[in-house]
Amino acid sequence: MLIKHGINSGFGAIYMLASSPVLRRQQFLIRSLGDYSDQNTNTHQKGMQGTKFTSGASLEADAENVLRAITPTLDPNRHKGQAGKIAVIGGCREYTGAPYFAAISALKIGADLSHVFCTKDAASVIKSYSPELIVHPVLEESYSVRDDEKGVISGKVLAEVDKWLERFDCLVIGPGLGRDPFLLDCVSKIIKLARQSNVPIVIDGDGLFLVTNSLDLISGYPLAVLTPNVNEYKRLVQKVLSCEVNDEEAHEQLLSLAKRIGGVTILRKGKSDFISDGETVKSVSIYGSPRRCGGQGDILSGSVAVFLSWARHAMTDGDPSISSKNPATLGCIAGSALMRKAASLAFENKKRATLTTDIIEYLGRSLEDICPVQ
Ligand SMILES: NC(=O)C1=CN([C@@H]2O[C@H](COP(=O)(O)OP(=O)(O)OC[C@H]3O[C@@H](n4cnc5c(N)ncnc54)[C@H](O)[C@@H]3O)[C@@H](O)[C@H]2O)[C@@H](O)CC1
Ligand SMILES: Nc1ncnc2c1ncn2[C@@H]1O[C@H](COP(=O)(O)OP(=O)(O)OP(=O)(O)O)[C@@H](O)[C@H]1O
Ligand SMILES: [Mg+2]
Repeated sequence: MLIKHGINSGFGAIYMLASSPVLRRQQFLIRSLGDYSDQNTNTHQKGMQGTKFTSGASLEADAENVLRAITPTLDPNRHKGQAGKIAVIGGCREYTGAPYFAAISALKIGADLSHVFCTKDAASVIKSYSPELIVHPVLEESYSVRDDEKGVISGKVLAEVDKWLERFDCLVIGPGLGRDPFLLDCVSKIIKLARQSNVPIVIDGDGLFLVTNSLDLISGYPLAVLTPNVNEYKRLVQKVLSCEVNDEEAHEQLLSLAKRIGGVTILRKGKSDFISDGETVKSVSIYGSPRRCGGQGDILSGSVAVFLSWARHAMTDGDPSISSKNPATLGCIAGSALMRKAASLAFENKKRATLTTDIIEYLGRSLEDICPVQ
């Protein structure tokens, strides 16, 4: 009706319409369609052939099919490490829960090895939560380092991480990292090393504080994923786009943000999660829980790291259903859906008492429901 009226009303009206938010939004939706819509061959799981990754006219990703396409089968010929080796860079005096949640979630989903690089204070605490994690007490905060030692210590930290770096399929940088300037300076150097080695990175929590103030660290790196919550997203928008968050044009703004940073993938967390690599925008709204206990974002960052790695492997293995897709986007869609499903199952069971550790216990069942072991 609006469009018809505009067209019949002469050039002036058409011009006004072309600049109207309604038309801009329509044009944007049309541009966004097409992503995954060419997907009609998912050969990974029996019975899934002919399905599409999106529901056609919406931005909602067909997350369950993405999960099925990228999750590897459990093959007796595989050796330890082939299902994923993840490292979390995070954990300091204040925060030991966040790196633990991220690292243990990676294992619960199916990664083979999960490391944590944290400060000395945090290391024994994190080890005591779980014997499954490999914990490296290598990071240092300013309070434990004299000014004249900083150069040497920073070199040692880098050498320790560098020894391991190429073995990892993905790094998660930031859960419980804290904001100590010396520590963040060392982590900046770790990010540069990861980029040189083409290791994917998921940046969350205090890692986002770091990169928001030093965008060059990630700018133009397509293997970087940012997972901001409401506050982290606000800071990112203010810094990069020099404006406030605009929920009226949320998708367009996310798209411009990802584009402006240079092709990184952004997963904006919230009531629905929105994912953009600067080319397309997808949403994940399925499942979810009304509990907002701290730590759910940490589960998500560890999960995205695993799924991103699996998506890259599936592509290397030549899976035609995803060969032209961005593995970072697929990893975000899968991680978001799994986290939300586990949260909803935990909430069904524990209601107001639901905690992050309860949600972690449902990660395995959630994946099994969608993608059963054959
Ligand atoms: N158990 C733990 O060790 C945990 C540690 N965490 C770590 O804590 C550090 C800081 O992360 P934060 O998430 O607190 O940083 P933020 O900058 O997001 O939060 C700062 C403040 O904003 C408030 N806030 C958070 N979400 C909000 C929302 N949706 N609407 C309005 N206000 C909101 C918080 O209550 C907090 O006071 C990070 O290193 C993070 O990884 C968190 O991951 C939570 C769990
Ligand atoms: N209102 C909501 N309804 C449903 N799910 C939500 C809602 N808000 C966030 N989530 C989900 O919770 C997960 C974590 O998002 P959240 O915004 O809590 O991250 P965070 O603040 O970084 O968490 P953390 O406490 O670990 O730092 C995301 O996967 C998101 O989908
Ligand atoms: Mg967080």
